[in-house]
Amino acid sequence: MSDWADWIGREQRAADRLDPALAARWYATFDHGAPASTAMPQGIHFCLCTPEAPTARLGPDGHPLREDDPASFLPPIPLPRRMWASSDIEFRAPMTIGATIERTSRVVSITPKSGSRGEMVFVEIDHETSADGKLAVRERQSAVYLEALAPDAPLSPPAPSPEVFDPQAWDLHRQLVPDTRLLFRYSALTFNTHRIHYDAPYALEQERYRGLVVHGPLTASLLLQLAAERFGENRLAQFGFRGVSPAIAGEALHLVLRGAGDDIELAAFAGDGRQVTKASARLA
Ligand SMILES: CC(C)(COP(=O)(O)OP(=O)(O)OC[C@H]1O[C@@H](n2cnc3c(N)ncnc32)[C@H](O)[C@@H]1OP(=O)(O)O)[C@@H](O)C(=O)NCCC(=O)NCCSC(=O)C[C@](C)(O)C(=O)O
Repeated sequence: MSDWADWIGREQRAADRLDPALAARWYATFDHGAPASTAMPQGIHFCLCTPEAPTARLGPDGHPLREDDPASFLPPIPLPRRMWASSDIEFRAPMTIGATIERTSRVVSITPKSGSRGEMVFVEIDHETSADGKLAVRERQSAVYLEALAPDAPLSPPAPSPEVFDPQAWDLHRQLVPDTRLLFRYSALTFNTHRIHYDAPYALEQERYRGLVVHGPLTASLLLQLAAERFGENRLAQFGFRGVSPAIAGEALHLVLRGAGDDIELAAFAGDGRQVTKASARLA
């Protein structure tokens, strides 16, 4: 596979506004009570500066086409199955409703690896998002591209391992079932056409998931809300998460947190005991 050196350092700029209508849709999506201030909860940045590719320029998975030309921000990695692998986020300032948003994104590394699922390519992207001219969020995101699977490949995630999740080991535990309505709304908030989140036949037949896949930033947003429940809104200075196994729509999702100060651990577990997300945070 190519070393993709031409793509390192490529930049993309985007602009947006933290519109009151977007804020209202975000609160409705998460069944969040009436906001106490105009500062939006942490995680709103995932819903800003969303992809603008015309429908005719979407690839078979619903993401913008990745092409081998100088205008293409992301490299045309020939592995077709994309996932959000991880993010490390620094919160510098809250984002308030009405703010003018600007984002600069830059490709920092492209690394082929092999894992338990065969060949993979990780693409790291740095995003800097400012609100009214002030740096608000810095994020290093890692997307991973995975090999195509045979039509009869086993469905993933596989049959559950023995129960490993113990709610007693955590300071705070909430449970929900992210269903197709929540996934649809989150796809709409993020203008994300990725078919693994809403097109069940595609998710099953083409990507061999046993159901629709919960968005990584949706689970991250739910964990950020758990942290806000514990410590108050906009209290985190740092938050990192890593997807370790896909969470599936319609199945229970346990959100947990323990620790305080510089040492906050968060996680999401599936109803079958599998850990789906590892996360950590630090208070400002
Ligand atoms: C990521 C998968 C494929 C790795 O697969 P694996 O478990 O087979 O990997 P591994 O064998 O554990 O590790 C192999 C190498 O990969 C690295 N690695 C392993 N995991 C990560 C990670 N997360 N972040 C960064 N690096 C990772 C790991 O450190 C190791 O590196 P090394 O060889 O140098 O030691 C697997 O763990 C998995 O399926 N995780 C779940 C991902 C997920 O559910 N994401 C959210 C849903 S997809 C989504 O939201 C989509 C969206 C929003 O539409 C959108 O396109 O942006």
